[in-house]
Amino acid sequence: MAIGTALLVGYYVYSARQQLGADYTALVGDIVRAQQTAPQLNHALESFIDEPFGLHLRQIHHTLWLSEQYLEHVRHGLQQHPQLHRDTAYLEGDLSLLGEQLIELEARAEAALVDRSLLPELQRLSMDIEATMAWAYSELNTAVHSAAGRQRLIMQRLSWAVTGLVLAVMLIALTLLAAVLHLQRQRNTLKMLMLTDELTGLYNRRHLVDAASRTLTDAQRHQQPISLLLLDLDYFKHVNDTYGHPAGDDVLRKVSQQLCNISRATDIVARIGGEEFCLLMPNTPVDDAENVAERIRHAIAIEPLTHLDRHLQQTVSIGVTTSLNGAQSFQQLYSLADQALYQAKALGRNRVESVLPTSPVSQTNETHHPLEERG
Ligand SMILES: Nc1nc2c(ncn2[C@@H]2O[C@H](COP(=O)(O)OP(=O)(O)OP(=O)(O)O)[C@@H](O)[C@H]2O)c(=O)[nH]1
Repeated sequence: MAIGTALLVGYYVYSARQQLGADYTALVGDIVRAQQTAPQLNHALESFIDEPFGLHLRQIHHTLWLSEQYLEHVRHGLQQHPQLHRDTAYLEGDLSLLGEQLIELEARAEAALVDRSLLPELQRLSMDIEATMAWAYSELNTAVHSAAGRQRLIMQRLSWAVTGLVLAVMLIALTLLAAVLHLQRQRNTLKMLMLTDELTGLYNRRHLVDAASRTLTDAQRHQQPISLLLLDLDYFKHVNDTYGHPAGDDVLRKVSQQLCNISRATDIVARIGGEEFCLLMPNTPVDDAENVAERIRHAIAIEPLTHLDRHLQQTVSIGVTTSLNGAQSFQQLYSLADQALYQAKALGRNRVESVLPTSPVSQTNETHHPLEERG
């Protein structure tokens, strides 16, 4: 739309460029001054006819000289405005005739000074000149004014077109901005969907792995401890089997909420499998990690869970491990936390167990990917 309007405005400016740039001020001044020479010439001739002396003849000479000068200016001015020149082409003959008549009048006035019988003829010629001047200059005046009127109209249309163009460009800019914002929102939503778990809103395993490698690098750089908690709900299958899948979903959401409430803003809480969760705790020594694990275990165990007015009991087993300085890889830490979780399950569930690296870099023999689903 903007391109179409711009092309239209361009074409309009191109076709109207002669009229747009025209300045008729000088020409109007010349026409007015040329018109004023008619009464001056008439006055000089009347004085000469009353008293045909040299003084009045000189007045005629002077007025004729002025008339010729202004006539010349007017004709030159017309040539400066090609469009106006074409519009007034029909006056070309009258203006040429006027030039010739002015020259003839001069000659006849000279002759009448010697032979007074030529005075009536001089007077007739003077009346002819006056009539030609009145007609030609009044026509020119009208033509110039209508050209100026057309020029104003063009300017008005152009300002409308430019306003339309500016509005169209603004509209396009706003539409583009809205489209970009929409795309940005879609991108963010997509990103969120890719990094979060739909049921609980927690981060998913993909984000956990990415974030863990960054967090471990930081821990190593600053020589800070980092802890990892693996949580697995106890006998969760029983909840599903007894109360149904929606009840199980409800429990998963509530446990997620507990994890978020107890963890710090700098911790990363993720759901990594069906009823498995992970809590990565930067800058946290093993004692603190065990305390947090114990608080989580306790909070879940005492949480009054209900579904359709039926009371549910849910507990969680937690495996804890800690790297003293971020020297271990995430895979190694995950494997140690998994061993601790296995112990917690084996020792009766609803408990916290820890397994720590034996040396700065754990020599674990785990070969499977740490985030493979527990069978
Ligand atoms: N409601 C619900 N259940 C799920 C979801 N994902 C996995 N589960 C269920 O979680 C249960 C996990 O069962 P098991 O792996 O046998 O573990 P468990 O029953 O918790 O036993 P232990 O872990 O040994 O204490 C299965 O019944 C799965 O169907 C989910 O998104 N929603």
